[in-house]
Amino acid sequence: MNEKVVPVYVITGFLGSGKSTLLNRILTDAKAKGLKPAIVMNEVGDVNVEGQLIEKDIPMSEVLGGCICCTSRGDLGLELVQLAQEHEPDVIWIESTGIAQPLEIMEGVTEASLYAKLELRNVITVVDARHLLDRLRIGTGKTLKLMKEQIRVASFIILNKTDLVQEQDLLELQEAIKDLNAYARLALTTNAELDPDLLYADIEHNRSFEQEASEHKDDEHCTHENCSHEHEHEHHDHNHEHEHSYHNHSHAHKHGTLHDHVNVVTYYFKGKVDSVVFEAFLKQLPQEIYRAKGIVAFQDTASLFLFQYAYREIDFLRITPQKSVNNVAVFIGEGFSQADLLNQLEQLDITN
Ligand SMILES: Nc1nc2c(ncn2[C@@H]2O[C@H](COP(=O)(O)OP(=O)(O)OP(=O)(O)O)[C@@H](O)[C@H]2O)c(=O)[nH]1
Repeated sequence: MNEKVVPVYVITGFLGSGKSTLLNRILTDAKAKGLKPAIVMNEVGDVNVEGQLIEKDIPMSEVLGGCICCTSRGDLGLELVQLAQEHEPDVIWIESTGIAQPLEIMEGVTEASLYAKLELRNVITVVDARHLLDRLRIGTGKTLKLMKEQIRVASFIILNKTDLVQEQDLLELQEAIKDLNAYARLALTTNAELDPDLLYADIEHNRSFEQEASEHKDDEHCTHENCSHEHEHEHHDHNHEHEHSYHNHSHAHKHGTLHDHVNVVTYYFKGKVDSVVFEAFLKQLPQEIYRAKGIVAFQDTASLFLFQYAYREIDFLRITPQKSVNNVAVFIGEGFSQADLLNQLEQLDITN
């Protein structure tokens, strides 16, 4: 059995804020340093799009189909213990879904540390500058509440996507963040560009995580005692060949947290798509869909592309996966018509 204590780092932050971008940087850096990392990735959907692109030799656990904080806290503990014992990594990174309540994840890690030598070191919260600014100006809402909670529990805050806001907005954002959490370190970034050593550095924290947790006990986050999630899983034509299948999740939650009415639609492409038509399709997505990502094959090129849609920004990245991947798209949002979306996707999907 491994005798060394494995440090655990949690990356949290709202959907599309830049968590995977940060994790990729951390993994590249770890490789250069000869460190052996292991990762836990959590997605609200049943597919881990970015996970398919992680290098094969990095031990990875996936907690899918829900968010760690409510449905699968126990699973998180088990995954951590297993990763630590089987792979003896130097460090474990947990990337949580953008709608996770971070305190619950921290409790999951703490539970796991009873069974394996694990130690929660840092909670790193990635913030989308423009999205937070818009939410602060609106001043209410579940998304803002969750963003604030993610900021409060952090020991390190990365204010990302600074390229999308004005200089004076950055000052306003920094003040708002300091008001919520004066103890955390704060870094301003574009594309989560920062020296990962900063994240590993032990942080002098005036308050312990436990203290933080007890201060927020009254917040609306789910615990095993009061959490009752009704998960409706509607599976349409879902087959294991992933030929042409889709399904959706509706998360219903008693406490009126962000999990209310969060819909996830997953669509497996059966063919290729026209790149121009696909980009136009992304541009006209209803505002109720706040995040989409996936892997697509375009008719006019042999390459595969990772596409990203996060808070109105669209991004395509040519990819060369090391292993076989599914051509799949995941859409996350609230109160949008799943039938309309699926109809549009079917029309785009040209079988050759
Ligand atoms: N303009 C801009 N785009 C960025 C920046 N950082 C990340 N992005 C893009 O934002 C999109 C979402 O980034 P991710 O790293 O996948 O976000 P995430 O937090 O992992 O997303 P979820 O896993 O869905 O919660 C991608 O297209 C990134 O390339 C930034 O600083 N500026």
